[in-house]
Amino acid sequence: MSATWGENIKLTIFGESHGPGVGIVIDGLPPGLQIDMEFVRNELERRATGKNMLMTARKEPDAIEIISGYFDYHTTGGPLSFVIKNKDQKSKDYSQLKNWMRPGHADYTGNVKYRGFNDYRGGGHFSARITTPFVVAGAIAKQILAKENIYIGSHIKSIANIEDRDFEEKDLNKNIFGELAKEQLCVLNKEVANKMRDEILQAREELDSVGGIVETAIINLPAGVGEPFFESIESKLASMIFSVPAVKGIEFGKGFGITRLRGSEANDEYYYDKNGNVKTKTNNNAGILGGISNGMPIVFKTALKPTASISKPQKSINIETKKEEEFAITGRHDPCIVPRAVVILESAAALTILDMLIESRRYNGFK
Ligand SMILES: Cc1cc2nc3c(=O)[nH]c(=O)nc-3n(C[C@H](O)[C@H](O)[C@H](O)COP(=O)(O)O)c2cc1C
Ligand SMILES: C=C(O[C@@H]1CC(C(=O)O)=C[C@@H](OP(=O)(O)O)[C@H]1O)C(=O)O
Repeated sequence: MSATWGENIKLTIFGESHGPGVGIVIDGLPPGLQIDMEFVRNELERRATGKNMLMTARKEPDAIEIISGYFDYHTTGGPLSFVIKNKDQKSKDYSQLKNWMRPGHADYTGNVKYRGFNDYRGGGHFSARITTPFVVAGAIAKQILAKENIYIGSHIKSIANIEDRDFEEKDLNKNIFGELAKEQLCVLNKEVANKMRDEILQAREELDSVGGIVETAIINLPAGVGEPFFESIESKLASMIFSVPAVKGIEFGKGFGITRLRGSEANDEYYYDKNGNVKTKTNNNAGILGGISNGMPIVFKTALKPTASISKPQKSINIETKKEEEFAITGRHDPCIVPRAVVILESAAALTILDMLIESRRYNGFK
């Protein structure tokens, strides 16, 4: 198992969905950092459960208990650690899932890997519950990045076949990111929000689920960040984003679509803006060339699958009887993961970019 991540900012996450709680240890934060707890709580609220029909009915208060590394409203420089207690587990929902392997979830793979010792209740360590402390860490990373004028924002690009438009240059500023963050269905074209809502509710009504795509942008990252060959911005971001449960794809800039362009269309032509800053006229390469930032926004799309746990009867294997059995999952599940995943993906981006920015400063320090 690998629950530890990072080179400069190091995280260790722990906990299970139906255990006593989840938490994180963050190593490498500078001392003297004042954490804006209201911002942290707002970010947690964007991920929170049990608020309406678009999400799981499990209602978790997500109260943060700081254990170490914070004194007199400042980071001490020691490991910052905290726990978030689980309060609303209903493990009875999982009694039949001990042996019946949910299609699309990690029950079977987890059972094989951990020889049946894994806590399967609520998905155990595979559950999105573990992303709660991760979002707290992301909120702290965002605050450090904001001091450098670096901001991260997202919108829901699609739910099933309902599409929002792509980010355009005019959208890439912190005020729009702030506005988007207030909405559960955060879209640029306001007209699609209701259609997305209907799509999710319809899937729920039909005992099913839907997936979708989130588009994320990182603005004002200076040129020169990234550690080729193996620690390019794309490889580091992709690795972290793929750690988020239910992620099935990531696409930078034009992504797979760039294959349909000619070189003359795909190339992002450079120019000097009126302040003498280097810019590109288009941003098909998502602000990354050779794995290094070029100063343009880093823009990527993340694909999230439809929630695995659905109430529609499905066939799967029972590892005790060794037979195929049909089963309808009861319990409280998200009919769509996408709205709650937005802030998790931003947190993943914030932590990765912060870690890489520190690395880049360290390297330049020896020039
Ligand atoms: C915010 C969020 C909420 C999720 N909610 C559920 C859920 O209610 N039910 C479920 O079966 N899976 C849910 N998932 C997805 C599972 O955690 C995930 O599919 C599972 O751990 C297997 O991992 P994989 O899909 O990446 O292979 C959620 C994921 C995220 C990011
Ligand atoms: C608790 C959270 O979401 C859970 C994520 C999840 C999963 O399989 O990922 C399954 C559900 O768990 P349970 O069956 O225990 O209600 C969700 O409610 C959370 O995100 O905080």
